Amino acid sequence: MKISPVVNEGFSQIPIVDISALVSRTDERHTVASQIKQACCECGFFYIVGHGVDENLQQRLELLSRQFFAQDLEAKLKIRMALGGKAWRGYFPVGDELTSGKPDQKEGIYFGAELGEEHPLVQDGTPMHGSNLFPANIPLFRETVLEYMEVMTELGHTLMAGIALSLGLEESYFADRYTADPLILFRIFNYPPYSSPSDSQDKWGVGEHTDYGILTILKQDDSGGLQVKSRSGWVAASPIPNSFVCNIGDMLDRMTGGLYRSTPHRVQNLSGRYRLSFPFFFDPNFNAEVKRIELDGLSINDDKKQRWDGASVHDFRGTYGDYVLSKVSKVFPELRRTFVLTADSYSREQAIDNRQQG
Ligand SMILES: O=C(O)CCC(=O)C(=O)O
Ligand SMILES: [Fe+2]
Repeated sequence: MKISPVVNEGFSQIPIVDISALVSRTDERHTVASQIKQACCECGFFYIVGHGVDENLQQRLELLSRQFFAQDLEAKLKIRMALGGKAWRGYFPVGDELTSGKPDQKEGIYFGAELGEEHPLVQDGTPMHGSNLFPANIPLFRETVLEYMEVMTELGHTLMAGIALSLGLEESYFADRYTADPLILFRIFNYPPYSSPSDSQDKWGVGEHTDYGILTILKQDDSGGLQVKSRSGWVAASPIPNSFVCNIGDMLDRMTGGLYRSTPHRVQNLSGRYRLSFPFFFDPNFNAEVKRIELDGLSINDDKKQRWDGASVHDFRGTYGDYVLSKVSKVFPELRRTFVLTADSYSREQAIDNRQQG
């Protein structure tokens, strides 16, 4: 299929795609794929409805999360990230996570695919792989998070089939190369309200950034606050009941030579209440080398100069693991010692950084 690059004049709203035909695998999924293509080219973000994820499961997850964050700090620190080690799991308090060097106004818990000691990647000591930390005092928290991750992983595979179709590729294109055994990361964030409107000046729940992997599927509560960068300004990704917000990460931007853009976004919670969000990251296998897809008529459309980090997603060499570790060490500087500053990954991190700055 011939793909012509789209000149991005800026978007003023985020499209909504009903993916029910993709979920049920009927012929109409080709129409869904073309809607996905348009959304990915013009915006890099889209809402999905008709996804079939059980609303009761989502409500349970939200309720248990509120229960967790309502506890005092001491109780939450029982599952602090320092106890998760290399697997990069557990709770972090407000101010511990940085975006572009500045502390974010949020607390949260990091999860990932639940892998036992016997898993080969855990045995190899691969960072970001291992078992989760769950609060022992909140019944059904563990079961609910694990069930949610399983359902969302399935949804990730479904969406990747749609994204492959949207690029004129066979439906299994990504699964065959990158996501048969995806790197799954899942986070629950709690954004506190500001103490006064003036307190919000230049303070972000999450500062401007792009996501690192292939696809993010975000559940948000009804507070609002997520903003997406368009050429014409920041566009609110306001909550739509029973939808998820999907966005393209750096690796799909890289694979498509910039046709599908990993769009910068940020969060500021001005609702006056606590805001919960649940980003689910469906990413390439840690050891996969992410390559350009040969799409007819496509030249690299690099946005290095306008990007939040001034880096090009097209330049680096290495595996997805190399890429993600180089980013993570900036988000959680104190974790560098735990898993990034091992001799060989550190030198790879430097190599990536040097290339991105060069
Ligand atoms: O909380 C949100 O709405 C977005 C979070 C986000 O952008 C991220 O975790 O990458
Ligand atoms: Fe993000």
